[in-house]
Amino acid sequence: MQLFSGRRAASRCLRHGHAGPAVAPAPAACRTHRSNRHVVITAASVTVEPDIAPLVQRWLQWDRRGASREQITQLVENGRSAELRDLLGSRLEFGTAGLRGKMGPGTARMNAVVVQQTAQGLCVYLEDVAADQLASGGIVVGYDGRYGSKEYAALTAAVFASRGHRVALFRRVVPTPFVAAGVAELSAAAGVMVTASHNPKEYNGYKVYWGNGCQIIPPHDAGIAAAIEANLNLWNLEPLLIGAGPYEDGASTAGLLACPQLSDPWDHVSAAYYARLAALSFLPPAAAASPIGSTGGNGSGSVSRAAALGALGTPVYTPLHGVGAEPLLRAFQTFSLPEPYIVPSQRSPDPDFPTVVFPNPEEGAGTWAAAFAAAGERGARLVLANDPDADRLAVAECGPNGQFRPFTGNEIGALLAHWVWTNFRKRHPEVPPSRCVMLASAVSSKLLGAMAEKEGFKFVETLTGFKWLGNTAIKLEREQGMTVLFAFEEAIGFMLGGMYKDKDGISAAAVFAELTAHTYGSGRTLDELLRSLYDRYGFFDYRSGYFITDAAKSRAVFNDLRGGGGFEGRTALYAKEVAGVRVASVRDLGTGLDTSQPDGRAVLPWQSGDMMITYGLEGGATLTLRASGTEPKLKYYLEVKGSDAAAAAALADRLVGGLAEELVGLSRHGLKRPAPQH
Ligand SMILES: O=P([O-])(O)O[C@H]1O[C@H](COP(=O)(O)O)[C@@H](O)[C@H](O)[C@H]1O
Ligand SMILES: [Mg+2]
Repeated sequence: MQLFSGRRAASRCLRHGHAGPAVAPAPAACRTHRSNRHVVITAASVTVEPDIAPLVQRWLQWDRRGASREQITQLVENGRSAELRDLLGSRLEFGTAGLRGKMGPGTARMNAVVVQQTAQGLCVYLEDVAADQLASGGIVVGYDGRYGSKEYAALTAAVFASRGHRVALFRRVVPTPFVAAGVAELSAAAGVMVTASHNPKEYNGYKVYWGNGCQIIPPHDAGIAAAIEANLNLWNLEPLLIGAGPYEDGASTAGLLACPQLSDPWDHVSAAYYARLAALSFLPPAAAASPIGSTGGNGSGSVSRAAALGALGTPVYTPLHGVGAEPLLRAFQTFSLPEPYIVPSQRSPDPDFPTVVFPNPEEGAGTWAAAFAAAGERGARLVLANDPDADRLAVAECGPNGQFRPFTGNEIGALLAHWVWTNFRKRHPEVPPSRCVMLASAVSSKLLGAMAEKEGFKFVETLTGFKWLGNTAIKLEREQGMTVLFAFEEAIGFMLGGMYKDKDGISAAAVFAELTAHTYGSGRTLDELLRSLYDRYGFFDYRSGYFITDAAKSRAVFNDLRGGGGFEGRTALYAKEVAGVRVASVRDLGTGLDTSQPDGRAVLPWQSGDMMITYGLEGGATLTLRASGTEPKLKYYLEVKGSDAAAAAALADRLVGGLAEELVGLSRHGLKRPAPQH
């Protein structure tokens, strides 16, 4: 077929974006350009499938960028329907952490058009359902150091300013938690953080916060998505963004920055943030007469501040080319902790993440290499890392053999929970334990549940993602008057009660450094403290990992896991055993089935087609398979609870060995194991 021939064709040159009638003779390279103003691409050899043509046409009406238009027109000229369908056949959706995707042209990628459309949808939705709060508090916008982030933030700000709304736009890169803080401190109607967190450099993303300071959950995600679809035509943002429009190359933000509705919330928000943080310091001040007491049943007596800080020494810290360095230094000052040594090669924001394959401290040795080298040279015992938007915290300790041992998110969570609980009890003996609550995601270790049972506080589980943890924490506070002390997820995300309702790698780092100082000051290692927690609360052998996939493959895997029969959720269709271990119960959050519940229905919120299945196995094992909402990964999470560490490890080994081929069908579905990191 011919694409865009005759009267249906756009009146602009598709490749160059200039108006058709005014077009000068086409450059020689523009093979498809025609002098007839109604015919823009007519090469008889161009064949794209019929459903693609209108998508291309629509996209090229929006996109004004030469390079990005060029990519689309090239694909059209070469008849690459499959690639065009991949770029234009769907729209980026709100997942675990807002929009996240590779940058590039098309509605299924992150780019200026998609960002402007998203901001327009968000703006109209807020005008509709939160008009008063929008009028009084406006919106907060922040960005990280990735390619595109600053521009996408400016675009978002311009969309709101163009409708007369107040916009608190940070004028420098900020950690994600500062946007959550900004929404709370300014009583804003919403917040936007432009970041793709720890994803590779080709990605960007868009985290959206509701007026309660948490990332959006249903029904707002669906409401905003519908408002986006209803407001796809790009608003004229001149003169806020000058150039011929924000979505054209070389736009200027001078008009935006001079706009009276615009403010920089940095001073106000950072002052409030560090004031809250100061209240989480538990080591006694230097001048205090009495030292802090033991850390509970496993403690080893009192520790003076001087002894604690002396034992801590100088920790090593890396922000992994992200935004964490300056905020972390101020957090350590707030706690009067020694200034950490910051890995110089990874200190400043760098969108290329040049020294790491993955800017994700969960990804193993490669990501830690520079920090461990620095710590080894300097004799540091504690190494801390944030992910690039500084909402996650990773920790490693130098063992007696001189080797660094990174702790898992569950282990860091257990140590922080213990520290918070012990100190809260001392400070607030008047609050009954039953009025206190800690939260974890459903795929995190159940050690926190065991701690809660023994200590008498409440434990609440949520779906994966801090959007769920934060919103549930708010509900518990507002509706039940509970005191939320701590929330965590295995994906190295931690939220301390008293801060804001999102994970925060900066406050967690300062609190963890104090915890470490106290532990070292009392003559123990973090590893020993952790083992004492297992002795007290029970042993949990936890393993997690992932396979590389894509959306279609993941759907095929889950279809098979459900017995190939779609989403009926009939018990009979699920696996009966894994690696010879009997399946005792199944919970499927894509069908609402939970055979462990008396009524057979899942307690956690579920949605048809969601890709998360949990198997309860004989021998105290729980295995969850889940499609990531932020990366092309199919994740597994396995935990074996048992009093005998060796037996638990043997069962965990056996299940990990069996799950890839037997349960997931790795080879059959064409999924891949991640390359080992060195
Ligand atoms: O990437 P971040 O640091 O924003 O973190 C985001 O993604 C993580 C992984 O999600 P998934 O397993 O769906 O990939 C979530 O656990 C986290 O709550 C969310 O904020
Ligand atoms: Mg992050």
